[in-house]
Parts: sequence; structure tokens; C-alpha cells
Amino acid sequence: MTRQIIVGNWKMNGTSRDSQALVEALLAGLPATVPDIVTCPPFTQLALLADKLKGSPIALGAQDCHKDVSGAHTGDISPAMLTDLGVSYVILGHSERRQEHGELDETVREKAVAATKAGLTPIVCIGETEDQRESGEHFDTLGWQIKGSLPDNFSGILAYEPIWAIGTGRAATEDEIAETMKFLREELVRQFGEAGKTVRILYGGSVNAKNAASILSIADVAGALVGGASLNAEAFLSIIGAASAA
Ligand SMILES: O=C[C@H](O)COP(=O)(O)O
Repeated sequence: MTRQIIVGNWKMNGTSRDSQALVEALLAGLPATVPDIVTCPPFTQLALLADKLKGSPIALGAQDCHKDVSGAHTGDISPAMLTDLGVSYVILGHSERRQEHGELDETVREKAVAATKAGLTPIVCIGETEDQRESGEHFDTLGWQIKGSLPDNFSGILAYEPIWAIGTGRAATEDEIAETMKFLREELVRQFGEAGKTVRILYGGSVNAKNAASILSIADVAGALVGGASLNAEAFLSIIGAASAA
């Protein structure tokens, strides 16, 4: 069975004090057997948390990176700057970046190449809008996003996040997730051959302490990308517990 991975995306939340309190509560409450755990605070908290999490089972992730190593890119952070801080994962192509910053599949792919080269594990996000699902275009959309966003020889993690399920409290149903996972796996194998069989696929979108166990037990779901519930230690620990048991 594939080892589960639980990724907490804090998005644009948290002061230094909040972040310290949250990781201290997480570290104090971790079960004896843990899945892979990644916490992705804002850039401003990475150095602080790198220190706090050193030697712990919680790895550090960033929420984005640039595609270049260095240069005239005001306000951006390169993959090498992240590894320099002890970061091991990076979320790329989140729908909030695609929507708010006009990020295209091609940019996501370039970032994934750069991140991998620097030694980071990219977590590439894809997902359809509500309109695309209702009009039955969701599989086409996801197929194109895989084709456009994942580089050749992709060795990272794929996160399926239906946009309509993010932050709405309305997670996709088990049937919807199961059907989509099957499609994504077939598509990965179609595009990458044997290598497509080993890419871990996460589900994201309103995962919480109550629904985590059933979502994580769906075939081929290798973990969860958690937004809101990752800001609450108790909720995030319950999700971690559900992954340990899955
Ligand atoms: O990156 C996380 C996702 O956008 C899910 O967010 P959510 O758990 O608040 O729905």
C-alpha cells in the first residue's frame, strides 16, 4: 500500500507567534505511527519553522517558487532559496495562484522542472471549476492540466482539488473522488507509461476531521492537501490520525 501523505497549506495565514503555537501543538500531539506530514506556511515563517521542525517527522513545504535560480524577479523566491532553508516540498499551480496570478499550465510545468532540479518535491495542483464539472468537461480539463502542468519524467505528487470544493465546506463525494482518481491514474499512465503508476495522488477541498477517514480510504487516494483544517492543531492531528490508520 502507498504511504499516505498529509499536507497542510496554511495559505496567507499566521504570524510568527501563531505558527510557533501551531507547530508546538502538532509536535506534542503526533501519534506514534505517522504518515508523511508536510506543513506549508507562508514564506515569512519558513526559517522559523525550519528550526522548530528540525529532526521531527514534519517536513517543511513552500506554497510556490519561481522557475529561475536567481535574477531580476522582484518579490519572488527561487527553489534554491527554499532548499537553503531546509524546505523539501513545494506546492505549485494551486488554483488560487492560477486564478489570482494568471498562472498557466506552462508556467507550472517550468516551476516543477526547476523545483525538482533544486531537490524539492513538487506538489502540482489541478482541478476543475464548478461549471466545468456541471457541463461534463471536468475530465477534459483535468487531462489538459496534467498534460500541460507536469513535466516529462515527473517524479512529484499530483493534488486533485476541485475548485468548487476549496474552502466551501462541500468536499467532493466519495463517488466523485473515486471516479476522478480512476481517470487521473489512467491519464497518468497514458502520458507517462509505467512511471505514471507510481505518482502519488492527493485529494484536496474541504478535507476535515470528520470526512478524512472516508476520503483517505478511497482507492488510489494517497493523502490529502488540507487548507482551513490545517490551521487547527486538533483538526489536523485528527486527519493525520486518519491517515495513519488508512
Ligand atoms: O491547499 C488546500 C486546498 O486549497 C484546500 O483548502 P480547504 O481545505 O480549506 O478547502
